Amino acid sequence: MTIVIGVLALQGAFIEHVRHVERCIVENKDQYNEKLSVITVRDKDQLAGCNALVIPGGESTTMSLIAQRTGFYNDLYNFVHDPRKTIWGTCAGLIFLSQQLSYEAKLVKTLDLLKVKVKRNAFGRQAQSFTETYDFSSFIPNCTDFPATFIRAPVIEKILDPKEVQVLCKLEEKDNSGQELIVAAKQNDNILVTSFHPELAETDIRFHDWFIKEFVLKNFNRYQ
Ligand SMILES: NC(=O)CC[C@H](N)C(=O)O
Repeated sequence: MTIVIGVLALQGAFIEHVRHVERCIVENKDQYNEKLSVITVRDKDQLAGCNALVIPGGESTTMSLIAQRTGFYNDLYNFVHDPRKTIWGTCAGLIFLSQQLSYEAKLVKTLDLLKVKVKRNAFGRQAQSFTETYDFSSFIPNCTDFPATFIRAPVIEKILDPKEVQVLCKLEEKDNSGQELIVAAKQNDNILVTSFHPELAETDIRFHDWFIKEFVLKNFNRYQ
């Protein structure tokens, strides 16, 4: 039995996720009890073979539009709402998964899964993109120095259901109106979202390795 991790490849930075998962499989396979593989996903047949799905960064408006126009939206919707599946959304992926957007909500038909309110482009335009080293050791063991890249990144402004959604990381600063800037969260034990891009951390696969161990493998075994 091989556990298949799909990376949604309609648009955006999907190759980087595929490469990071591939590296995890090659470098850490002795630490995984199950056999893993990674594929790109563009249609419902490819999706049907997946245990997990990574929705990459890119442009959430475009991603949603392509999904609707190709007739793929409903399959994606059903997949992400199935608790046996493991989901990770980065940046535009986070937006696409969320239940509420704080403005321009009509521009993105989301998958209505993640019980949060999200603000798109919370740090400003492309020119305000940045990479900063953060301490994620409160949820990834020993990961005190991970380079997190934010590109026209969203933030979670509000958790709509605190019973299901747990904050993993919020920035020390607040925005102009005193709102907290939540940049990583999980919903139940099978859905992870980050507003930054761990797949752009060149050769650093710690975040992906943690996702595989904590989310993909545990969720798979939960339903065995
Ligand atoms: N890097 C990204 O994924 C940017 C997300 C983009 N600002 C959006 O709204 O979809």
